[in-house]
Amino acid sequence: MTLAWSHDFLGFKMAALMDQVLLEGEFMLFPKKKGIYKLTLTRRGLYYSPVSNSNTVYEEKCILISDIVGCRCLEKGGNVTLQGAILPSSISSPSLPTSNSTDSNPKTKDAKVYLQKEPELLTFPSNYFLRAPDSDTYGFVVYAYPFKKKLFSSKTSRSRLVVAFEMAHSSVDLLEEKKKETLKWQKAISLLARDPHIAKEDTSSSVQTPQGKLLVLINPHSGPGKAYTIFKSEIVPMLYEANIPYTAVITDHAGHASELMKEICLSDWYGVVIVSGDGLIFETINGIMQRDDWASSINVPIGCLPGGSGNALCCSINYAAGEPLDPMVLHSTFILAKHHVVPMDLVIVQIPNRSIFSFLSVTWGIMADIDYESERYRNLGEARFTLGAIKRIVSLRTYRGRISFLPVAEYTPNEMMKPKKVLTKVRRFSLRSRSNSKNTLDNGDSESSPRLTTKRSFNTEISENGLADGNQPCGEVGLVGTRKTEDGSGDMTPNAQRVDSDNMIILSETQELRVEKETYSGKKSDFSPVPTPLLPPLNQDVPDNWVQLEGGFVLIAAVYQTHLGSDMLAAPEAHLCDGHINLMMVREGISRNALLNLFLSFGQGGHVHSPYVESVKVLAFRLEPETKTGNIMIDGERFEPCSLQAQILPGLARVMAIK
Ligand SMILES: Nc1ncnc2c1ncn2[C@@H]1O[C@H](COP(=O)(O)OP(=O)(O)OP(=O)(O)O)[C@@H](O)[C@H]1O
Repeated sequence: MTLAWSHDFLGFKMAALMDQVLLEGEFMLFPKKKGIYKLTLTRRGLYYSPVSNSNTVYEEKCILISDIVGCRCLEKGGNVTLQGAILPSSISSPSLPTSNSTDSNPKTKDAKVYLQKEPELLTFPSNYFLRAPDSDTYGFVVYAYPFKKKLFSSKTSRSRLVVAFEMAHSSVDLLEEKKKETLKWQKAISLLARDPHIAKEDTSSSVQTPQGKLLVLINPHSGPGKAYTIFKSEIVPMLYEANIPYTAVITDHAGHASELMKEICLSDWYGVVIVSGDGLIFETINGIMQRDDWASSINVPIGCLPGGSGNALCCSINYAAGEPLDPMVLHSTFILAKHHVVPMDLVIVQIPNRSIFSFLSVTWGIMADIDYESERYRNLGEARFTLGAIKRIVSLRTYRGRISFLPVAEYTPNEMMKPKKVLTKVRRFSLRSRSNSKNTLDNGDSESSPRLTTKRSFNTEISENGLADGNQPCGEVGLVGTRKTEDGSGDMTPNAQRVDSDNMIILSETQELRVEKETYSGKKSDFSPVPTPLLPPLNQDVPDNWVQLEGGFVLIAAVYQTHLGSDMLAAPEAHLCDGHINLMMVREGISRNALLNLFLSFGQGGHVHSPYVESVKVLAFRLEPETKTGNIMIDGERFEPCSLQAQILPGLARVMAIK
């Protein structure tokens, strides 16, 4: 009862806070200038209605703060000229200045030289952003994107709304006062648009958000090759509206983003925004992770705007924010304009002689083949996957191999998809805690103790070669099976996961894999590899408490984002930072018809209920393909079929998203 009351009370307080009047004033609508309007600004919205001398009651209009991307003072002038991108020499105009850098390191030189070039200039008509006829007109322009019902559809999507207000003559007469008053409104609306909970006194401060510039990287060849056109026509205007400064660079060649990430001073930038498909995001993350200072550099917020054919991360970010996927560019740019910096899981994938940092998926079997083989139809955009799927289903293959994994909760094999001829070896987990392990923090009798956990940071178990001694931690980290409550009396609900305020993923009361931010950060002058305590060396057996399945498969997919494409809701339960990998397996024996239906149900995530799909949440896995034909795709990048293993790195990266 008390709880309900306090909850209601909090809700009431929050509602009162949202309705608290922050500013009030009188303005005219620009450019109509008819009549005076009373304006009221609260954290919920900007309300305006005509001031009437008669008894006529006018409807009050409201622009919701949650729909506003920015607010600018009415500026004098005609057309608006904004910065486009720095073009690579291969497609640049002759006006690009050449470098006079004296840096002797060719790599550093390239990166610096590139950022010294002048961007292309873009011109927008004056009526697009609303401009004042003279410098004595004071007012502000609000740029918002409220939801509107789509024509001939039950769906809604955001659409642009520009409303400008000019200071009413009567309200403030002195020019300087008018200027000050206008600035006050412009600042307050801009700040509220970024954070509606900002303190009232801060709405008049000079705080600028986001602080610093964005580095925007555009791949001119991604998807149907329209990334730069999209940037110029749709993204640049909204960045201007939201007052977000940026420098945009068009990539010159494959690997260019990675080179830039390795060489530039990342602290010069507020964040890095990718206008491309997932390939350039992959390059960016892996470029950062090759730096000596990866531990601090990976904190740079990464934004993504769709320019490719799949745009899986963009889809996942939109989905997590509750924003529509269509039209993608509009909604993704809206998120970027209003973003918060949110932690995102990465997965380290070890293949022989190399570690790769993945943010999306590892696929093998038919999904990987469709992804790779449909590359040649990239001009079709997203439709390339449908065409590729039909082709692959017609000539269906089985892929033989072994998958081993460390599940989050107890694994129950899918009986229906276990054909008799397939050997399925299931290793059960041991609840035995390795009390002799040097990593065990608990002492005493672990077997009977309800505390079976080890709290330790990632960098405590690295062996000399940078890989963990897999036998040590796996007995304690990610224990599965019957788990005991604090008093040792009964089962705990599996997957009792939460993210605490320090961005530590806590798997459950008795099963903890803590990734403490300080473990990654700290000033490191020399390169130290990312610790992987859950993974044994690739050439050694997996620990006893992993599950192993072997035989024929049609697909194996490890997915850590919701989407693998706009019509592929691959892991509906996934979240940007939930600390686990969704492992999906379809074993051999599925008919073409059933497989086709499975692919058709991917769009809405219906495949997870299919009896042919085994879904397991895991912390780590190892894939050992026996079939050497086909492809392994990591975040859409192709690799030869080879043994690989992977482990989740909870919340290691930062993305610009909305929780
Ligand atoms: N200027 C360039 N010329 C040629 N290739 C480039 C250039 N810039 C980037 N690339 C490469 O293009 C590849 C494909 O890019 P990306 O994945 O972004 O687009 P996509 O494949 O169309 O999209 P998606 O991954 O969403 O299907 C990347 O691997 C990247 O390294």
